[in-house]
Amino acid sequence: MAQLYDRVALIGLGLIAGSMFHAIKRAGLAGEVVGYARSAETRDVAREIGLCDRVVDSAAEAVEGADLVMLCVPVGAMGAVAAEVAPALKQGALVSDVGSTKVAVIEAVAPHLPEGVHFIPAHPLAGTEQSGPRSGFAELFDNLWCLFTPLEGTDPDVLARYKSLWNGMGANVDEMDAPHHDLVLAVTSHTPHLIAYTMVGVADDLQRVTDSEVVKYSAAGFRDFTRIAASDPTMWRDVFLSNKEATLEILGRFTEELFALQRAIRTGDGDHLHDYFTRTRAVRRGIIDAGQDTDMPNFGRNAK
Ligand SMILES: NC(=O)c1ccc[n+]([C@@H]2O[C@H](COP(=O)([O-])OP(=O)(O)OC[C@H]3O[C@@H](n4cnc5c(N)ncnc54)[C@H](O)[C@@H]3O)[C@@H](O)[C@H]2O)c1
Ligand SMILES: O=C(O)C(=O)C[C@]1(C(=O)O)C=C[C@@H](O)C=C1
Repeated sequence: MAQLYDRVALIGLGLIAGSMFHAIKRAGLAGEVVGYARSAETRDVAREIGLCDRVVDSAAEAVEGADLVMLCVPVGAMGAVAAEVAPALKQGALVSDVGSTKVAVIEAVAPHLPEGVHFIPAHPLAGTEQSGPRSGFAELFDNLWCLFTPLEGTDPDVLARYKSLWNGMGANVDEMDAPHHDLVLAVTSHTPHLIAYTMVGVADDLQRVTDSEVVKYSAAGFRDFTRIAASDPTMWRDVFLSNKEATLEILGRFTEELFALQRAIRTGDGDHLHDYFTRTRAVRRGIIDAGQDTDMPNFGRNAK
């Protein structure tokens, strides 16, 4: 594929930035990729493993002359990083982010960006429970979605080129508005993570009671929960604090359904349980029919 940007700057060198670097290189999408992370230790690791063509010691230096600046830090740090890079941004540059929430990131980033700089918020629906500079890999985005939440008046040429970048990295791109994104992701990603964290927390409490049998005999379903609950604590703290309303709304609905199931178990209402599980089974079949099945190369690839 053709080169789309002369210079790309990656700010924050973790799972997503690392995967972007490898995917950009795989397809030759950029002339040079410059990287910066806040911690000197991360920058040293990045240099050691050849993550980025050049790793520099300040965010401002990283964005100098860059055509595309990717903010790949936890969502709670996006505003501060945008403020740090703003004075050094090139006129005409595109700034984007990969944050898991969109309304809060737009509110935090947009006010810092100078006139003549474009901003297209994005969210790749791709990840693992791993984090840090060693965790990225080129195939992460293959056949998965990247959601854009463009602001009104976004330049169509800038948008088209940026879409080509994500396509070149293997992803399919779709667009929606930011509040809708946050509600959808509260259902499909944020609340499920909170439930996994809770279930593993409960098991950890019981571990002491059951003399480690919880770990020894952990069944497949619970093992999937532990993978999710091993995700980065800083990232997920920020996700919940920045998508508060939508997550609380979905959690409220979740609790109501849970109480109804609890009641059905207590009262021996087998029909309720059977009907409910029949309905949820159909959701899984719908996902498989939509092509998101387990034969896809990167579906559930990290479930160990
Ligand atoms: N992990 C996932 O599954 C996933 C998926 C899609 C989107 N995201 C989003 O992508 C972003 C990055 O997530 P990740 O999984 O790559 O995280 P990560 O923890 O692997 O990497 C984050 C990097 O940002 C650096 N960093 C933190 N604060 C910084 C600051 N103030 N200035 C400069 N660097 C800073 C960290 O040192 C680290 O190198 C987050 O906003 C997250 O919500 C994550
Ligand atoms: O596979 C995983 O580990 C993930 O949880 C990835 C996942 C998700 O919920 O699907 C997590 C957060 C992101 O913002 C996008 C993707």
